[in-house]
Amino acid sequence: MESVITDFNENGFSILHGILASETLEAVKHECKTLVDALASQRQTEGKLANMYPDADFETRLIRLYENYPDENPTIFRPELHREGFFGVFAHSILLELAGVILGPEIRLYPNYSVRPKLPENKRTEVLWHQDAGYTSKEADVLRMMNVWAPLVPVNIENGCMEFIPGSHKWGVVPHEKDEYYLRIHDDYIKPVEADAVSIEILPGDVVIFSNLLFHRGLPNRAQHVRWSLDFRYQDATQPTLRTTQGHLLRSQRTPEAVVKDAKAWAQLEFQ
Ligand SMILES: O=C(O)CCC(=O)C(=O)O
Ligand SMILES: [Fe+2]
Repeated sequence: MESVITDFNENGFSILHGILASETLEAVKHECKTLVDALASQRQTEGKLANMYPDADFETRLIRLYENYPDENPTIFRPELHREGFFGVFAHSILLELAGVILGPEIRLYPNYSVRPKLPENKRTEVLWHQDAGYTSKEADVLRMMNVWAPLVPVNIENGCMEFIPGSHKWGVVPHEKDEYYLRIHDDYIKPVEADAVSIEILPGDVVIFSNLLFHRGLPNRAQHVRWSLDFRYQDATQPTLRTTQGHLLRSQRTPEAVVKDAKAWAQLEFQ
């Protein structure tokens, strides 16, 4: 625990190996498969799919479903995540324990939680160098956050793992520019440090926690399968979100009755 916090504070990130139990991961994957099933049915109804590929595996089915329509594949699921199987990861005891040490006793799930199916060779899934705070506002450097990123398949340089610039969380929010699909840190700030990037090659069950100020990107997927991952953020709930959405309270001494109490309650809520 101590070295995790030291790494987080010093480098802006820390990798925790094997903390998600296989049941927790399976529950998440089960929900993702349900989302893919729903998309298959929808596309068939729209007349865009002759074969639903019911037997294709988790890592490739989404590619099959969209092979004739490369610009229509989903790149992110958000409102769809209010399903029971996702709660075990969002409210994971080790993660909330760590968030408690880093952020204090009032913890919200920040209104930015996603599952990303990163399809191969798809520009719309190549997340450029950015700080998450850069997507919120210049004032977002005051937000006390702990970001979490967890792969659902083994991730590496080939299939689009994350890359981090260690220590960059100490530099405040730097200017971002709008690229085609994503914001991108201005060249003056990223070029001098890009060679310091470390690739976060990890396995399902591992998670990496990182600062919302850390310079990071998600590499393009050049493999033949979908790079599935989950990312979410905890915030000190005594602060404003600086967004129009408020997230959901997951731990609280002040108002314990307001905490999302279990998977069923989670599934009844909405993305907000
Ligand atoms: O998954 C990716 O490729 C990028 C994710 C990201 O930027 C994040 O989790 O903050
Ligand atoms: Fe990010």
